[in-house]
This record gives sequence, C-alpha cells and structure tokens, in this order.
Amino acid sequence: MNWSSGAWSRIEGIYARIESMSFIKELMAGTLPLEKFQYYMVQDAFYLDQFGRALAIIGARVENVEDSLAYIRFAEGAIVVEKALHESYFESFQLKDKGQIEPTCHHYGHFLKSTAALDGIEVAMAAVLPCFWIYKKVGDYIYQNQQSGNNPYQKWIDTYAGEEFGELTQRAIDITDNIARQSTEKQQQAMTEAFITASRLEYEFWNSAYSLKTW
Ligand SMILES: Cc1ncc(C[n+]2csc(CCO)c2C)c(N)n1
Repeated sequence: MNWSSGAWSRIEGIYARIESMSFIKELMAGTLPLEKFQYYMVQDAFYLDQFGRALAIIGARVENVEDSLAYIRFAEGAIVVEKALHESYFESFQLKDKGQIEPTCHHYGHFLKSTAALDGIEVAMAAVLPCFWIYKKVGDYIYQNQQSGNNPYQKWIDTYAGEEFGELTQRAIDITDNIARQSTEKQQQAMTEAFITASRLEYEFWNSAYSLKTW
C-alpha cells in the first residue's frame, strides 16, 4: 500500500467532520454570511504567503531536480494563481483593509514554515499535502452536491473542483509517495503525524472563519 493511502485512512474522521462543517455546507448553498467569507479570504491571503514560502523551501531542499521544479511551481501557483482569485474577491466584495493575521492562520502558517525548514524533507512534503488533497476533495464534494446555480462563492468552488487542480494534487501525492518509499518506518510515521496535524489545522482554519476567531 502507498504511504498516502494509509495516511488518508488516518484522517478519514477529520475529513468527514470537514464535509459536515457549517462553513462548508453554507458555502455550498451560497448562504454563508459574507462576513465569514471575508474573514476567510483575509486569513487565506496571509496563509498563501506562508504556504508559498514553505513550498519554495521544499523546492530548494529536495534532491531530485524534477521534484524541485514541481515544488517551485506549486509555490508559484500558491502566490500567483490563487492571488488572482483573492484579488477578484477583494474587489467584488470591496475588501480594502488587509486586516491582521489571526491565531489559527498564524499557527498553521508557522507550522508549515518551520516543518519545511527544519524537519526531514519527507516530513515537510507530508505536512503540505493536506492543503492540496483536502481542498481537492472538498472542491469535488461541493461541486457534486451543489443545488443552486447562483452562488456568490462559485469562483472559489470552481478553482478547486477543476481538472487542472486535480492533476496538481495527484502530482503532489505521487512525489510524496515516492519519497516515502525511500524512507524508514520511523520517518514514515513522522510523515503521517505531520499529515494528521496539517489536516487538523485545515479543519481549524474553516472553523476559525465560521466563529470569526480573533486574538
Ligand atoms: C488554508 C488553505 N489550505 C489550502 C488551500 C489550497 N491551496 C492554496 S495554494 C495551493 C497550491 C497551489 O495552487 C492550494 C492547494 C488554501 N487556499 N487555503
């Protein structure tokens, strides 16, 4: 069995809880209060900055040059492509104030950056994987279960349910599985721990937006 299949089986409970979160249900129905989506967008802009840097660190550290290029491109995607989504929402919702980074985003971003810089490269790859994989699953879930055709959050949904994002996610899974095959049992366990922690933080990220959590 691939490392990723075993790791996903460990977060099935967390993932099921994510699908049933109020934030996700209301995003899907288009009824999520704007204030909560705005909080999410502002925090996500901070997150993407940190996530992009974590991916760039991985790109710099990984030995195989093809893998290095893949992570450098993921970093570019996080900073450039997703920023476009953010900017369009910032514009259409007249969000001018950049706001400040709140506790959950701060925790998650710093977890990713410190893991990318200080832990084994295989652990760093495992830590960033839920960002891709959970978003792909949530994007597909929402896309397949959506009822109304007029959703103010449609652009967000389309970004993650798309085929292109699916390919990106599969590439990240494959590279991580490949490095897991070259890792010891102990290293694989550390990878799984990091994967679980990041998945918990994905849950907390949406939860913090729903409850508008501040310092
Ligand atoms: C909290 C949070 N987690 C994951 C993503 C999704 N995401 C952001 S950048 C990127 C890879 C390159 O495009 C992915 C999958 C997000 N937006 N916010």
